[in-house]
Amino acid sequence: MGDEDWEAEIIKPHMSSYVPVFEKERYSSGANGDTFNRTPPSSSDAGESNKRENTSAMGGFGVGKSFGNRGFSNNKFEEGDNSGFWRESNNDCEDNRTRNRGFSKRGGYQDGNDSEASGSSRRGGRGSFRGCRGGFGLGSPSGYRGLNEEVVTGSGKNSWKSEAEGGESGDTQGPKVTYIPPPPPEDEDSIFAHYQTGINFDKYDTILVEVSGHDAPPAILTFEEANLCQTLNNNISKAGYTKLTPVQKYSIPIILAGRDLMACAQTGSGKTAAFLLPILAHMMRDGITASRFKELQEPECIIVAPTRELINQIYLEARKFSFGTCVRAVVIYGGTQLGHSIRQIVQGCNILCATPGRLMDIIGKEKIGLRQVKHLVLDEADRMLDMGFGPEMKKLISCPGMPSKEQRQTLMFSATFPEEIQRLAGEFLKSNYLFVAVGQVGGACRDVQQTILQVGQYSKREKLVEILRNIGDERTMVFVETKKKADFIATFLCQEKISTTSIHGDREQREREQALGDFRCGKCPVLVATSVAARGLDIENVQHVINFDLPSTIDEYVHRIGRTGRCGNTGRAISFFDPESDNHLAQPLVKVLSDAQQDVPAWLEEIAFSTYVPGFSGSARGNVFASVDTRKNYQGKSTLNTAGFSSSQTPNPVDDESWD
Ligand SMILES: Nc1ncnc2c1ncn2[C@@H]1O[C@H](COP(=O)(O)OP(=O)(O)OP(=O)(O)O)[C@@H](O)[C@H]1O
Repeated sequence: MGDEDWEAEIIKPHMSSYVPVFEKERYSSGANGDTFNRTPPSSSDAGESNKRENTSAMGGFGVGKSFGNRGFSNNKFEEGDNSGFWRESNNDCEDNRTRNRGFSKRGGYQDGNDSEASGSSRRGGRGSFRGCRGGFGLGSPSGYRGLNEEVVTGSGKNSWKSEAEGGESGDTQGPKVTYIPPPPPEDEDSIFAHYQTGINFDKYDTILVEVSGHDAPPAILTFEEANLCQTLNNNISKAGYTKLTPVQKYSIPIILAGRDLMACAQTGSGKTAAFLLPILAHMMRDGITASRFKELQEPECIIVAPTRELINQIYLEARKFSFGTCVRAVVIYGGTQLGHSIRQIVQGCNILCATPGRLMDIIGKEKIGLRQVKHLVLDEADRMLDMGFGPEMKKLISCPGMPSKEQRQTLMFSATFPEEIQRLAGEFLKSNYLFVAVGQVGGACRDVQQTILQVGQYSKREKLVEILRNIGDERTMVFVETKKKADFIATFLCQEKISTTSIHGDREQREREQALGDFRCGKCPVLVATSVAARGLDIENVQHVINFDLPSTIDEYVHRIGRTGRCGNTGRAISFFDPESDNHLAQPLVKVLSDAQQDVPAWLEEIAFSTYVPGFSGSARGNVFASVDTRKNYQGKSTLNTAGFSSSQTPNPVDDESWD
């Protein structure tokens, strides 16, 4: 559905006059029923709220175009600005905050002096072209805006900014970000809280693993073989880990041996621990001393990830595994008060978990020195190296003080690794890096039962409600392609009395965290999300993923459906395929479904066949899936199952042919 269609839908009078039952606490309908009056904010969040209220002026739900940027908080409407819908793109533009930054004033990276400017309520400046569906839009005279990021050309230079990141390096005119995230619980039970591995956890052992590159150390089969110190072993067992997952079996010894690594393994299969544990083991072996209060901190490890919620999750894992050691992990991310980030850092920092924008801000403010960096981790590495974040990552590795790739260990993890990204990664990694592929690179998790339904745009909402009613209270993530649609669908579901919240890049960070919290605890069993929640998030008991809109790329699809079926648990993914807009995905979908041994609907095969592209080998992103390691002429490649047997001993179920 194009933007126009949604706009038309949204201004329908019947929509505007309805106040969902559980919205009534804080909102009352205006006299004519088309206005939500916000109750006064509590003093604690007044700072955050004021800026919205200043710009909202009645909000006018259902009046003209003013629905556009309204926040949707805890099932309550909050008024954004009145800029209405952006007609020019149907993208999931996660960050309108970046739109109004002073690109005319600055070309290229900003030094962070105005980092606290967030400006979700400062939108406008539509100068930047918003590229369609994440494609490579270079050549646009006015810049490019991809799926989750913004690029505009300022003074002859490209300036890149992550959308998911939130644009903290934004313009000086934006209001200050005052949000200070609540500290995570300190008690041991909360730190080590975990969910159970599922019935298919042991099946991980049958997945084929391919290691390429020279002199790979052998895989380990048990945690004991890793020879970690007692405190780490205690933490591993308190976390409920008794058995290694395949990516851990291979990655841990590689990282312990000091090698660079690019690792690709299915969603939910334990990649986070696969890098955290050996990094912590290195630190402990090196006799790391507690870092103390200092104005300039020099962490030994930097971990970057593309979204705030994901980096926070990684931080919590780092805190868990370093429990009882002198290693101090710190997390910094956009949408929070910069002063808070600085205060966290100056108290001591061995492992810095950061989103790219905030990291560069802090480096610019000389709170972080890079000379001691021994380990650099890019989680969701393909995302970190693509057009959205790639330039910032390049800046990071060329920052003064950052050890050269020969002097540091660089680790990259993801469930997907397109070929061209693998090539880019070479710049970051030593030439003898190892590549670990668990199962099919870019393949979907087999524990997710995938269903593709042909649903036209005008039938989607009805179908969604039907499915959600059948699902009942089971936790479900509903993915849509744009922020405004996320708001719209969340509102619609609330009106249908389905308790729903939403997460996307236009929401204040406080709201994003609240939404995730409400979803995690089951208060709102439905979370409507854009791509900002597609990667990495590990939420217990997500039984269903619904792609209300299919994403623009097959990799994104793989990540989205990977929010369910994690750690050996089973899950279900239902995707609405609209032949009007999704035909380009038919071929890669058929490939992903059949590789994951799922039923492929005949109609989808027909569409795939009729849209057949000669030479196609799997992807809608204009490139091809990597079969494994794109370094074609490597030696020392070995294909093993996770018990360490050669592939010649076990039939290889993976058809590699069409992937090259
Ligand atoms: N060896 C293990 N035993 C038990 N649970 C594990 C083990 N390794 C990881 N887990 C748990 O499995 C879940 C998924 O792990 P994690 O989030 O690291 O997956 P991932 O591979 O990074 O997924 P994604 O590709 O979606 O980012 C987490 O809850 C984690 O604590």
